Amino acid sequence: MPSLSHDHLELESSSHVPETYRWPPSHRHDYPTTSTANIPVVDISLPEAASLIDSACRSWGVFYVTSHGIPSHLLQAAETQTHRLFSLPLHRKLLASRRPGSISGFGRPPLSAFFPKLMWSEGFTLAGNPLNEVASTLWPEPDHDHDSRSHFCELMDDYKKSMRDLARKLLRLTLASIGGHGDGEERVGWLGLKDQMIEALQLNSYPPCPEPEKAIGMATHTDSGFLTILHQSGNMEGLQVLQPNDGSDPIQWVPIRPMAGALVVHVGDLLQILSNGRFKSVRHRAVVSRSEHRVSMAYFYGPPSDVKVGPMVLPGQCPIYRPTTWPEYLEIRARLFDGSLESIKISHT
Ligand SMILES: C=C1C[C@]23C[C@@]1(O)CC[C@H]2[C@@]12CCC[C@@](C)(C(=O)O1)[C@H]2[C@@H]3C(=O)O
Ligand SMILES: O=C(O)CCC(=O)C(=O)O
Ligand SMILES: [Fe+2]
Repeated sequence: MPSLSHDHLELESSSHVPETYRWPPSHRHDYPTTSTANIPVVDISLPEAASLIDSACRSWGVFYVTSHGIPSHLLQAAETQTHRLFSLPLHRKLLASRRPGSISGFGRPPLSAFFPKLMWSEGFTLAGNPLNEVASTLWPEPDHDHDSRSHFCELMDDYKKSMRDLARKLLRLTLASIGGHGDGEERVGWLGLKDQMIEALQLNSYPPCPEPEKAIGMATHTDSGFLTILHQSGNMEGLQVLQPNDGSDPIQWVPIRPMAGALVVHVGDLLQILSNGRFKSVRHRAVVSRSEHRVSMAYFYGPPSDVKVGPMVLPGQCPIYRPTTWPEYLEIRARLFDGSLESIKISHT
C-alpha cells in the first residue's frame, strides 16, 4: 500500500497509479508521437549562430544547443546532487515545502493548479538566493553531514553561474534578429542590468511508474520567461514538444531525446512578446517510464522584475502585445494559464 503524507505520495514505492494520479485519455501519452521530426541543433560557436537561432525560434520554439561551453563534469555533478536531493526521505523534503507566497521550495509547481490530476513527479524550485536556506532545512546540523550541505550549495551555485552566462549569450544572439539593426544592448537597456536579470532553477524528479501510460510527469505548458535551458539525465526519454501546427493537422508530440553534449533550449512566453510573435513559445510536457528514474534541471531566465517587456518593433510596425513585467505576467498566468498571451494582445481593429 503506498503511503500518503500531506497529499504527497511515496511515488517510488507505489505498485499502482492511484485515481488522483490517473489522467484522462485526452492528456495521456498514448497519443501519437513521431520520431522523424528534425529538431534544430545550433552550434553557437558558428558565425551563423544568430540566424540558426532565429530560424529555430520561429519554426519550433525549441532547439538543441551545442558548443555551449558548460563542462560535462559540471552537468554530471549537478545531476548527481539532484538525485541525492530527491533520494532524501519524503518527510525531510517536506520540511523544505514551498511556503505560501514564495517561489522557492519543494512541492507542486504553479501549473499543477490548472489540472484536475496530480503529476507523477517531485520538484524543487530554487529562485533568488534561498539555496542555503533550503539546504540547511534538508541537511540540518549537527545531526547531518555539513559537507553534504556545502557540497550541494557549491555545485548548484556553479551550475547557476554557468547557466546564467549561457542564457545571456543565447539571449544576445536571439536579440540580434528581432526588431531591426544594432546590438541588443543598444535597443533594450535592461540587458545592461546584468545582475538584476531574474533566474530560477527547477529540479524535477520522475520516478518509475507502474502504469506510465496512465500518468503524466509534467503536464502540457509553455514556460513563461525568455528562455529555459534544460539538462535531462542520461539516455532517458521524457520530454516531448507539441509540433507547431496551424490547427488543420492532427496533434503530434515529438520526443526531445537527450543528445550527448547538447542542452535543450525552450522559447518562453516573454520572448514571444518581445519578438512581437516572431518567435513562438513551445508547448511541452514530460512523460514517465516504467523502469527508469529520470531527473531534469530547468534553468529559467527572464528580465529584471520591474522591467516592462514589450514588443521590439521597427518604426511603422504595430506591437501586438501590451508590455508586462515578469511578475505581472506570472499573476496573469496564475489566473488564465493557457489564455495568458491572448489576454495581453492589443486589438488593432
Ligand atoms: C520563475 C518561474 C518559472 C516557473 C514559475 C516560477 O516562478 C518558478 C517555477 C517555474 C515553473 C517550473 C515548472 C513549469 C512552470 C510552468 C511552473 O508551473 O513552475 C514553470 C514556471 C513558468 O515558466 O512560468
Ligand atoms: O523534465 C522535463 O523534461 C521538462 C521540465 C519542464 O518543462 C519544466 O521544468 O518547465
Ligand atoms: Fe517547462
